[in-house]
Amino acid sequence: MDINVVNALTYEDFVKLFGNVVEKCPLISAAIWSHRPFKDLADIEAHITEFIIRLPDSGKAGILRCHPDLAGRDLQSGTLTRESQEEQSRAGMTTLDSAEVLQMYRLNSEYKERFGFPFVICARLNKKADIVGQLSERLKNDRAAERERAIEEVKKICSLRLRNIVLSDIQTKL
Ligand SMILES: NC(=O)N[C@H]1NC(=O)NC1=O
Repeated sequence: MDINVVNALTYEDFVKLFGNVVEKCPLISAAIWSHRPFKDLADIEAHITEFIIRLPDSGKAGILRCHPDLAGRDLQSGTLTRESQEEQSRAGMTTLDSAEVLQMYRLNSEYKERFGFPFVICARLNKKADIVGQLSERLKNDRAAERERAIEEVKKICSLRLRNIVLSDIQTKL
């Protein structure tokens, strides 16, 4: 992907292309469009990260709340975003048996009850067993530490989604 092509995009096309690099948060790509021209993809990622870390705690929690549960209602009803569907599928979340779905439901519910936002982990970097293990483990964190931990996962998801966009033909996405 040629960065000059990206830098020439209108904000409408930029948001269309990068709008879901942070799940259901097109506001972030709409905001960082102002920083053009970008040097390269790493520069785009750095602006996204900067935007996120400058948010107040409520904004960070808001980003987390835009994420669907892993193996949750959206997956069951087929309403995940294309990116999330692919990530959850790769992590084995689409082929859980009914006992595993119930286990995920219980752990996700307990987590949301405790923290007020959903459990977020970069599904592409974790297998099913790691996800269940992390979910149980992170339930022990305090709220502030866990919010930051989850935001680190959002950054990883974002980084991989950005890379995916570079690898695919930019024109087919517009
Ligand atoms: N809840 C949660 O972690 N959701 C996600 N993780 C990921 O890699 N894609 C998602 O949608």
